[in-house]
Amino acid sequence: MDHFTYRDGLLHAEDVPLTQIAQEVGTPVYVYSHATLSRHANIFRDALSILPDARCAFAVKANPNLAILRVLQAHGFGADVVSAGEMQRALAAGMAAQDIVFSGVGKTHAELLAALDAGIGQFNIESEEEGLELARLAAARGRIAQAALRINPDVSAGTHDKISTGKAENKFGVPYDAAAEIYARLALLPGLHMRGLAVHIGSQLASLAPLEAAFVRMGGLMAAIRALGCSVTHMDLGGGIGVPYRYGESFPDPVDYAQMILRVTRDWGVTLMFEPGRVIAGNAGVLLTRVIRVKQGVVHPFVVVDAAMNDLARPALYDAWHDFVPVRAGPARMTANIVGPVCESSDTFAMARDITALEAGDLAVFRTAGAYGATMANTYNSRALVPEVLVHEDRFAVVADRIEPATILAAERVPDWL
Ligand SMILES: Cc1ncc(COP(=O)(O)O)c(C=O)c1O
Ligand SMILES: N[C@@H](CCCC[NH3+])C(=O)O
Repeated sequence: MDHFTYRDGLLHAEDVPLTQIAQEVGTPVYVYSHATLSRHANIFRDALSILPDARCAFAVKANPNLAILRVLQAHGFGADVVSAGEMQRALAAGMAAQDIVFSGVGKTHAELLAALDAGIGQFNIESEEEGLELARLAAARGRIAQAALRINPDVSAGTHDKISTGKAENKFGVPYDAAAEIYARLALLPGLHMRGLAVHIGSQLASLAPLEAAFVRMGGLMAAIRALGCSVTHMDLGGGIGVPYRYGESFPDPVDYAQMILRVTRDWGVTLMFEPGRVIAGNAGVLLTRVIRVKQGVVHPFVVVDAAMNDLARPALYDAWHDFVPVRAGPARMTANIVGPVCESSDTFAMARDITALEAGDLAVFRTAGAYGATMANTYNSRALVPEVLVHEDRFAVVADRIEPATILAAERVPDWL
């Protein structure tokens, strides 16, 4: 359930008609609902409250907007970050360094140092090489880095290949069979305190079964590591729960997720950590766009909107479906291809989609754009970066300005030797 609903035939974000945002901020624009974000954060946390000791770190990559992070910080979330930039955002949003987990296969020397100096809560080490480097840097700084070893459990997540992270051929984590010995070797290093394991098998998971299979394997590995005499006090179970992108689709419920985890981890005796992204932010945002024109096609007309693949990359990257609904409801229907203005055929949001009939000037939204939406935007075709708006009841605020191509141009230099 979200807070983008029709009242008197007009789509609202909470109590604000989207026509008002389009008029005052322009389009395309990302619109987030505080109430939905807050609702999803509460549902997730409440579901996990059946676990004896669980901590949540929002996956910042899903939506790094400062205002969004601030809301989640107020709901007790820490942050799962994958770059120094994301770490700075989490800190700027008021998240405690202790509540930050740093994941990623390619943390640079500079990023490891910055995270050590910030005193973050946990490094999720993705290779023995990274562990050795971190230990060396921490020892040289007179620090002890708290660390977990990310495992590649070789479990198929049953999601799109490009967002699958837990198969042996994926770059993430260390191979399951080598993990216990790597852990034991890293645990001997000064500068590192190996405290646990981490796993994340992929995103937009439609079923709990692959997660359960991965967690069961993690339990076995934890026992093997303890049998080597090493301590394991923390288990980071990642994120990955999917959300409905099409009206009526059903996806795993956080309550069932928590019950499955309780069942699997009952005698682990550890602090459990979670890194949800999409399930918290996905349905809390829409991309509001205006129809530029409707162009005749050979089979179906093209509804050309002012949002494009540079603003919302998911359809072009993963053939992802986003429901597309008009701001002003109407009875007439049409079958159309929905496309943006970018000079690529992949700038197609939908083909042969049955939608409410639209004409030039009409407003519409792509739903479920609160996660992996604005954060993946770019300036291809020298298009502006889309602004972002947060709605709270009858108020709204621009929480990220539109960045015009002229600003980017001003940052570029032509060397004087040209
Ligand atoms: C390490 C890690 N943690 C958490 C997430 C968040 O995943 P999701 O948004 O599917 O919950 C991701 C993204 O897949 C990830 O790579
Ligand atoms: N960007 C992807 C999710 C990637 C998750 C990060 N590991 C998507 O939009 O679905």
